[in-house]
Amino acid sequence: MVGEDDIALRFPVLIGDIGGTNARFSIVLDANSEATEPQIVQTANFETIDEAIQAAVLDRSSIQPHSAVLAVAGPVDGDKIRLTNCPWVVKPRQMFANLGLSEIVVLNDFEAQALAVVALGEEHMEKIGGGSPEPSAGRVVLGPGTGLGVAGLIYALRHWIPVPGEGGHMDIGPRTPRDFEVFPHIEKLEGRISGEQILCGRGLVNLYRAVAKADARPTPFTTPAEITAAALAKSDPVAEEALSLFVTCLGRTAGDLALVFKSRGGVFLTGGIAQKIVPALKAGNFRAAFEDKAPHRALMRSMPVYVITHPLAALLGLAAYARTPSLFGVQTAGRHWRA
Ligand SMILES: Nc1ncnc2c1ncn2[C@@H]1O[C@H](COP(=O)(O)OP(=O)(O)OP(=O)(O)O)[C@@H](O)[C@H]1O
Repeated sequence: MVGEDDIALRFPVLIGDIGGTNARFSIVLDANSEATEPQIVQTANFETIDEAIQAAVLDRSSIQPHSAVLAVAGPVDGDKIRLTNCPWVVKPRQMFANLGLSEIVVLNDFEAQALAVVALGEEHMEKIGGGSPEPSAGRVVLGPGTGLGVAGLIYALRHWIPVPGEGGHMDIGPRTPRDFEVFPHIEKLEGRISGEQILCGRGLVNLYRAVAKADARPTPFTTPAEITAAALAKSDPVAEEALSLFVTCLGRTAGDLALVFKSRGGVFLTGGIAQKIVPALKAGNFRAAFEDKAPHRALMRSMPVYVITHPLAALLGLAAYARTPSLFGVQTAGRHWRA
Protein backbone atom coordinates (compact mmCIF):
# COMPACT_ATOMS: atom_id res chain seq x y z
CA MET A 1 0.00 0.00 0.00
CA VAL A 2 1.32 3.44 -0.87
CA GLY A 3 1.39 5.63 2.23
CA GLU A 4 1.07 9.09 0.75
CA ASP A 5 -0.78 10.66 -2.12
CA ASP A 6 0.87 10.22 -5.47
CA ILE A 7 -1.78 10.80 -8.04
CA ALA A 8 -0.03 10.37 -11.38
CA LEU A 9 -1.46 7.11 -12.71
CA ARG A 10 0.39 5.50 -15.59
CA PHE A 11 -1.74 4.75 -18.66
CA PRO A 12 -3.51 2.68 -19.85
CA VAL A 13 -5.82 2.85 -16.81
CA LEU A 14 -8.51 0.22 -16.28
CA ILE A 15 -11.57 1.80 -14.64
CA GLY A 16 -14.30 -0.19 -12.92
CA ASP A 17 -17.58 0.68 -11.20
CA ILE A 18 -18.41 -2.38 -9.11
CA GLY A 19 -22.00 -2.46 -7.88
CA GLY A 20 -23.89 -5.16 -6.04
CA THR A 21 -25.56 -6.44 -9.19
CA ASN A 22 -23.53 -5.09 -12.10
CA ALA A 23 -19.88 -4.29 -12.69
CA ARG A 24 -18.91 -1.92 -15.50
CA PHE A 25 -15.39 -1.67 -16.89
CA SER A 26 -13.54 0.40 -19.46
CA ILE A 27 -9.99 1.51 -20.27
CA VAL A 28 -8.61 5.04 -20.48
CA LEU A 29 -5.70 5.03 -22.93
CA ASP A 30 -4.23 8.45 -22.21
CA ALA A 31 -5.05 11.87 -20.79
CA ASN A 32 -6.75 12.99 -24.02
CA SER A 33 -8.84 9.94 -24.95
CA GLU A 34 -12.40 8.94 -24.29
CA ALA A 35 -12.64 5.68 -22.38
CA THR A 36 -13.04 2.54 -24.50
CA GLU A 37 -16.48 0.97 -24.98
CA PRO A 38 -17.85 -0.06 -21.56
CA GLN A 39 -18.08 -3.77 -20.73
CA ILE A 40 -20.88 -4.62 -18.33
CA VAL A 41 -21.06 -7.92 -16.46
CA GLN A 42 -23.33 -9.31 -13.78
CA THR A 43 -21.33 -9.91 -10.62
CA ALA A 44 -23.25 -13.16 -9.99
CA ASN A 45 -21.80 -14.64 -13.22
CA PHE A 46 -18.19 -14.61 -11.94
CA GLU A 47 -16.74 -16.06 -8.79
CA THR A 48 -14.10 -13.36 -8.43
CA ILE A 49 -13.55 -9.84 -9.69
CA ASP A 50 -10.24 -10.99 -11.22
CA GLU A 51 -12.09 -13.52 -13.38
CA ALA A 52 -14.60 -10.89 -14.45
CA ILE A 53 -11.86 -8.43 -15.47
CA GLN A 54 -9.99 -11.16 -17.33
CA ALA A 55 -13.06 -12.29 -19.28
CA ALA A 56 -14.81 -8.96 -19.83
CA VAL A 57 -11.82 -6.73 -20.50
CA LEU A 58 -8.44 -8.39 -20.96
CA ASP A 59 -9.57 -11.32 -23.15
CA ARG A 60 -11.45 -8.92 -25.43
CA SER A 61 -8.70 -6.38 -26.00
CA SER A 62 -5.03 -6.20 -26.97
CA ILE A 63 -4.54 -3.38 -24.47
CA GLN A 64 -2.77 -4.32 -21.23
CA PRO A 65 -3.72 -1.80 -18.53
CA HIS A 66 -0.90 -0.60 -16.32
CA SER A 67 -3.04 0.89 -13.54
CA ALA A 68 -6.60 0.49 -12.28
CA VAL A 69 -9.10 2.74 -10.51
CA LEU A 70 -11.93 0.72 -9.03
CA ALA A 71 -15.00 2.15 -7.30
CA VAL A 72 -16.62 -0.33 -4.92
CA ALA A 73 -19.66 -0.36 -2.66
CA GLY A 74 -17.96 -1.20 0.60
CA PRO A 75 -15.53 0.17 3.16
CA VAL A 76 -11.87 0.27 2.06
CA ASP A 77 -9.82 -0.71 5.10
CA GLY A 78 -6.86 -2.96 4.46
CA ASP A 79 -5.64 -5.24 1.70
CA LYS A 80 -8.88 -7.23 1.36
CA ILE A 81 -11.90 -5.17 0.40
CA ARG A 82 -15.24 -6.88 0.81
CA LEU A 83 -18.20 -5.61 -1.18
CA THR A 84 -21.40 -4.86 0.72
CA ASN A 85 -23.93 -6.48 -1.61
CA CYS A 86 -21.92 -9.17 -3.41
CA PRO A 87 -19.44 -11.91 -2.45
CA TRP A 88 -16.49 -10.48 -4.44
CA VAL A 89 -13.38 -9.50 -2.46
CA VAL A 90 -10.97 -7.00 -4.05
CA LYS A 91 -7.37 -8.09 -3.32
CA PRO A 92 -5.02 -5.60 -5.01
CA ARG A 93 -1.86 -7.67 -4.40
CA GLN A 94 -3.47 -10.71 -6.02
CA MET A 95 -4.62 -8.53 -8.94
CA PHE A 96 -1.01 -7.55 -9.65
CA ALA A 97 -0.13 -11.24 -10.01
CA ASN A 98 -3.29 -12.33 -11.85
CA LEU A 99 -3.94 -9.41 -14.17
CA GLY A 100 -0.53 -7.85 -14.85
CA LEU A 101 -1.49 -4.56 -13.20
CA SER A 102 1.15 -2.47 -11.43
CA GLU A 103 -0.89 0.17 -9.58
CA ILE A 104 -4.41 0.14 -8.11
CA VAL A 105 -6.53 2.85 -6.48
CA VAL A 106 -9.78 1.82 -4.81
CA LEU A 107 -12.48 4.44 -4.31
CA ASN A 108 -15.94 4.38 -2.79
CA ASP A 109 -18.78 3.95 -5.34
CA PHE A 110 -20.39 7.16 -4.22
CA GLU A 111 -17.18 9.11 -4.62
CA ALA A 112 -17.30 7.98 -8.25
CA GLN A 113 -20.85 9.34 -8.52
CA ALA A 114 -19.61 12.63 -7.09
CA LEU A 115 -16.76 12.73 -9.63
CA ALA A 116 -19.36 12.10 -12.35
CA VAL A 117 -21.25 15.23 -11.36
CA VAL A 118 -18.15 17.23 -12.32
CA ALA A 119 -17.53 15.21 -15.48
CA LEU A 120 -21.05 15.19 -16.96
CA GLY A 121 -22.62 18.01 -18.93
CA GLU A 122 -26.24 19.17 -18.53
CA GLU A 123 -27.18 17.10 -21.59
CA HIS A 124 -26.95 14.05 -19.30
CA MET A 125 -29.21 15.57 -16.66
CA GLU A 126 -32.86 16.51 -16.25
CA LYS A 127 -33.46 19.66 -14.22
CA ILE A 128 -36.09 19.63 -11.47
CA GLY A 129 -36.54 23.36 -10.84
CA GLY A 130 -34.46 26.03 -9.13
CA GLY A 131 -32.22 28.71 -10.57
CA SER A 132 -28.86 28.55 -12.31
CA PRO A 133 -26.07 26.69 -10.55
CA GLU A 134 -23.10 28.65 -9.21
CA PRO A 135 -20.13 26.96 -10.89
CA SER A 136 -17.77 26.68 -7.90
CA ALA A 137 -20.34 26.38 -5.10
CA GLY A 138 -20.93 23.23 -3.04
CA ARG A 139 -22.87 20.34 -4.49
CA VAL A 140 -24.67 17.31 -3.08
CA VAL A 141 -25.17 13.88 -4.63
CA LEU A 142 -27.93 11.51 -3.47
CA GLY A 143 -28.54 8.12 -5.00
CA PRO A 144 -31.54 6.00 -4.09
CA GLY A 145 -30.73 2.51 -5.40
CA THR A 146 -30.15 -0.75 -3.53
CA GLY A 147 -29.37 1.54 -0.58
CA LEU A 148 -29.20 5.32 -0.27
CA GLY A 149 -25.79 6.77 -1.14
CA VAL A 150 -24.93 10.34 -0.17
CA ALA A 151 -21.86 12.46 -0.88
CA GLY A 152 -21.01 16.15 -0.80
CA LEU A 153 -18.78 17.77 -3.38
CA ILE A 154 -16.88 20.94 -2.62
CA TYR A 155 -14.52 23.10 -4.66
CA ALA A 156 -11.52 24.29 -2.72
CA LEU A 157 -7.93 25.24 -3.55
CA ARG A 158 -8.64 24.56 -7.25
CA HIS A 159 -9.70 20.97 -6.61
CA TRP A 160 -13.06 19.21 -6.64
CA ILE A 161 -13.21 17.30 -3.36
CA PRO A 162 -15.80 14.54 -2.87
CA VAL A 163 -16.99 14.17 0.72
CA PRO A 164 -18.30 10.62 1.11
CA GLY A 165 -20.22 9.71 4.23
CA GLU A 166 -23.09 7.69 5.64
CA GLY A 167 -25.79 10.28 5.05
CA GLY A 168 -28.20 7.57 3.91
CA HIS A 169 -28.58 6.57 7.54
CA MET A 170 -29.88 9.89 8.86
CA ASP A 171 -33.27 9.82 10.59
CA ILE A 172 -36.42 10.68 8.65
CA GLY A 173 -39.48 11.67 10.67
CA PRO A 174 -43.19 12.28 10.03
CA ARG A 175 -44.34 15.84 9.38
CA THR A 176 -47.93 16.03 8.06
CA PRO A 177 -51.03 14.54 9.74
CA ARG A 178 -51.07 11.82 7.05
CA ASP A 179 -47.39 11.04 7.75
CA PHE A 180 -48.35 10.41 11.38
CA GLU A 181 -50.87 7.79 10.18
CA VAL A 182 -48.41 6.06 7.83
CA PHE A 183 -45.06 6.26 9.65
CA PRO A 184 -46.03 3.96 12.57
CA HIS A 185 -46.35 1.16 9.99
CA ILE A 186 -42.94 1.68 8.33
CA GLU A 187 -40.50 -1.13 9.13
CA LYS A 188 -37.85 0.07 11.57
CA LEU A 189 -34.20 -0.81 12.03
CA GLU A 190 -33.47 -1.22 15.75
CA GLY A 191 -36.40 1.09 16.47
CA ARG A 192 -35.35 3.74 13.98
CA ILE A 193 -36.57 4.97 10.59
CA SER A 194 -33.46 6.01 8.69
CA GLY A 195 -33.16 7.18 5.10
CA GLU A 196 -32.42 3.64 3.94
CA GLN A 197 -35.73 2.39 5.41
CA ILE A 198 -37.55 4.68 2.94
CA LEU A 199 -35.34 6.06 0.14
CA CYS A 200 -34.20 2.97 -1.77
CA GLY A 201 -35.84 0.07 -3.58
CA ARG A 202 -36.58 -1.81 -0.36
CA GLY A 203 -37.73 1.47 1.21
CA LEU A 204 -40.32 2.06 -1.51
CA VAL A 205 -41.78 -1.37 -0.76
CA ASN A 206 -41.78 -0.46 2.98
CA LEU A 207 -43.71 2.74 2.21
CA TYR A 208 -46.19 0.91 0.00
CA ARG A 209 -46.90 -1.65 2.74
CA ALA A 210 -47.19 1.10 5.36
CA VAL A 211 -49.68 3.12 3.30
CA ALA A 212 -51.72 -0.05 2.67
CA LYS A 213 -51.66 -0.96 6.36
CA ALA A 214 -52.75 2.52 7.44
CA ASP A 215 -55.91 2.11 5.31
CA ALA A 216 -56.28 -1.68 5.69
CA ARG A 217 -55.80 -2.18 1.94
CA PRO A 218 -54.33 -5.24 0.17
CA THR A 219 -50.72 -5.25 -1.17
CA PRO A 220 -50.60 -7.11 -4.50
CA PHE A 221 -47.17 -5.71 -5.49
CA THR A 222 -43.89 -6.97 -4.11
CA THR A 223 -41.14 -5.19 -6.08
CA PRO A 224 -40.19 -1.51 -6.38
CA ALA A 225 -40.54 -1.68 -10.18
CA GLU A 226 -44.16 -2.93 -9.90
CA ILE A 227 -44.99 -0.12 -7.49
CA THR A 228 -43.49 2.65 -9.64
CA ALA A 229 -45.12 1.22 -12.79
CA ALA A 230 -48.57 1.19 -11.16
CA ALA A 231 -48.03 4.62 -9.61
CA LEU A 232 -46.86 6.27 -12.84
CA ALA A 233 -49.76 4.63 -14.75
CA LYS A 234 -52.11 5.92 -11.99
CA SER A 235 -53.64 2.45 -11.83
CA ASP A 236 -53.31 1.83 -8.07
CA PRO A 237 -53.97 4.50 -5.42
CA VAL A 238 -51.83 2.82 -2.74
CA ALA A 239 -48.83 2.63 -5.11
CA GLU A 240 -49.48 6.24 -6.15
CA GLU A 241 -49.48 7.45 -2.56
CA ALA A 242 -46.37 5.39 -1.76
CA LEU A 243 -44.43 6.88 -4.67
CA SER A 244 -45.67 10.36 -3.81
CA LEU A 245 -44.51 9.94 -0.20
CA PHE A 246 -41.19 8.53 -1.45
CA VAL A 247 -40.71 11.64 -3.56
CA THR A 248 -41.70 13.94 -0.68
CA CYS A 249 -39.25 12.22 1.68
CA LEU A 250 -36.54 12.43 -0.99
CA GLY A 251 -37.24 16.17 -1.32
CA ARG A 252 -37.01 16.67 2.45
CA THR A 253 -33.75 14.73 2.74
CA ALA A 254 -32.24 16.36 -0.35
CA GLY A 255 -33.20 19.73 1.13
CA ASP A 256 -31.58 18.91 4.48
CA LEU A 257 -28.36 17.90 2.74
CA ALA A 258 -28.50 20.98 0.53
CA LEU A 259 -28.66 23.08 3.71
CA VAL A 260 -25.63 21.27 5.16
CA PHE A 261 -23.50 21.89 2.07
CA LYS A 262 -25.26 25.15 1.02
CA SER A 263 -25.25 23.52 -2.38
CA ARG A 264 -25.80 26.46 -4.70
CA GLY A 265 -23.87 24.38 -7.21
CA GLY A 266 -26.78 21.96 -7.36
CA VAL A 267 -28.27 18.82 -5.87
CA PHE A 268 -27.78 15.77 -8.07
CA LEU A 269 -29.95 12.64 -7.91
CA THR A 270 -28.14 9.56 -9.18
CA GLY A 271 -28.69 5.81 -8.97
CA GLY A 272 -31.15 3.55 -10.69
CA ILE A 273 -34.42 4.75 -9.18
CA ALA A 274 -34.36 8.55 -9.74
CA GLN A 275 -34.07 8.28 -13.52
CA LYS A 276 -37.04 5.87 -13.59
CA ILE A 277 -39.37 8.23 -11.69
CA VAL A 278 -38.64 11.57 -13.37
CA PRO A 279 -42.37 12.33 -13.99
CA ALA A 280 -43.07 11.82 -10.26
CA LEU A 281 -40.10 14.04 -9.33
CA LYS A 282 -41.51 16.75 -11.58
CA ALA A 283 -45.02 16.52 -10.12
CA GLY A 284 -44.44 19.31 -7.60
CA ASN A 285 -44.31 17.70 -4.17
CA PHE A 286 -40.57 16.95 -4.48
CA ARG A 287 -39.70 20.61 -5.06
CA ALA A 288 -42.24 21.76 -2.42
CA ALA A 289 -40.68 19.46 0.20
CA PHE A 290 -37.16 20.47 -0.88
CA GLU A 291 -37.93 24.19 -0.51
CA ASP A 292 -39.95 23.91 2.71
CA LYS A 293 -37.00 24.88 4.94
CA ALA A 294 -37.95 28.08 6.79
CA PRO A 295 -36.16 30.44 7.33
CA HIS A 296 -34.23 29.50 4.19
CA ARG A 297 -36.99 29.15 1.59
CA ALA A 298 -35.45 31.78 -0.70
CA LEU A 299 -32.08 30.04 -0.60
CA MET A 300 -33.72 26.68 -1.30
CA ARG A 301 -35.76 28.10 -4.22
CA SER A 302 -32.52 29.21 -5.85
CA MET A 303 -30.86 25.79 -5.69
CA PRO A 304 -31.20 23.66 -8.81
CA VAL A 305 -31.85 19.92 -8.58
CA TYR A 306 -30.84 17.56 -11.38
CA VAL A 307 -31.54 13.91 -12.10
CA ILE A 308 -28.49 12.29 -13.69
CA THR A 309 -29.87 10.37 -16.64
CA HIS A 310 -26.62 8.95 -18.03
CA PRO A 311 -26.72 5.17 -17.35
CA LEU A 312 -22.95 4.90 -16.78
CA ALA A 313 -22.36 8.11 -14.88
CA ALA A 314 -19.93 6.65 -12.31
CA LEU A 315 -17.76 5.21 -15.08
CA LEU A 316 -17.50 8.65 -16.69
CA GLY A 317 -16.51 10.09 -13.31
CA LEU A 318 -13.77 7.49 -12.96
CA ALA A 319 -12.57 8.20 -16.51
CA ALA A 320 -12.28 11.92 -15.70
CA TYR A 321 -10.35 11.06 -12.54
CA ALA A 322 -8.06 8.61 -14.38
CA ARG A 323 -7.26 11.21 -17.04
CA THR A 324 -6.44 14.04 -14.63
CA PRO A 325 -6.37 12.93 -11.00
CA SER A 326 -4.80 16.27 -10.05
CA LEU A 327 -8.12 18.02 -10.80
CA PHE A 328 -9.72 16.18 -7.89
CA GLY A 329 -8.83 16.33 -4.22
CA VAL A 330 -9.24 12.59 -3.65
CA GLN A 331 -7.18 11.30 -0.75
CA THR A 332 -5.65 8.01 -1.86
CA ALA A 333 -3.55 7.27 1.21
CA GLY A 334 -4.46 3.82 2.51
CA ARG A 335 -6.18 2.78 -0.71
CA HIS A 336 -3.43 3.03 -3.27
CA TRP A 337 -1.27 -0.02 -4.01
CA ARG A 338 1.84 -0.41 -6.17
CA ALA A 339 3.35 -3.70 -7.30
N1 LIG B 1 -38.54 0.74 -12.21
C1 LIG B 1 -38.08 0.79 -10.96
N2 LIG B 1 -38.67 1.59 -10.05
C2 LIG B 1 -38.21 1.65 -8.78
N3 LIG B 1 -37.20 0.94 -8.33
C3 LIG B 1 -36.58 0.12 -9.18
C4 LIG B 1 -36.97 0.00 -10.53
N4 LIG B 1 -36.17 -0.89 -11.13
C5 LIG B 1 -35.28 -1.30 -10.19
N5 LIG B 1 -35.53 -0.71 -9.01
C6 LIG B 1 -34.84 -0.88 -7.75
O1 LIG B 1 -33.63 -0.14 -7.80
C7 LIG B 1 -32.67 -0.74 -6.95
C8 LIG B 1 -31.37 -0.87 -7.72
O2 LIG B 1 -30.95 0.43 -8.01
P1 LIG B 1 -29.58 0.71 -8.76
O3 LIG B 1 -29.67 0.17 -10.14
O4 LIG B 1 -29.23 2.14 -8.57
O5 LIG B 1 -28.71 -0.20 -7.86
P2 LIG B 1 -27.20 -0.20 -7.57
O6 LIG B 1 -27.07 -0.48 -6.14
O7 LIG B 1 -26.47 0.97 -8.18
O8 LIG B 1 -26.93 -1.43 -8.44
P3 LIG B 1 -25.59 -2.06 -8.65
O9 LIG B 1 -25.35 -2.59 -7.29
O10 LIG B 1 -25.81 -3.10 -9.65
O11 LIG B 1 -24.71 -0.93 -9.08
C9 LIG B 1 -33.22 -2.08 -6.52
O12 LIG B 1 -33.73 -1.96 -5.20
C10 LIG B 1 -34.38 -2.30 -7.49
O13 LIG B 1 -35.40 -3.06 -6.92
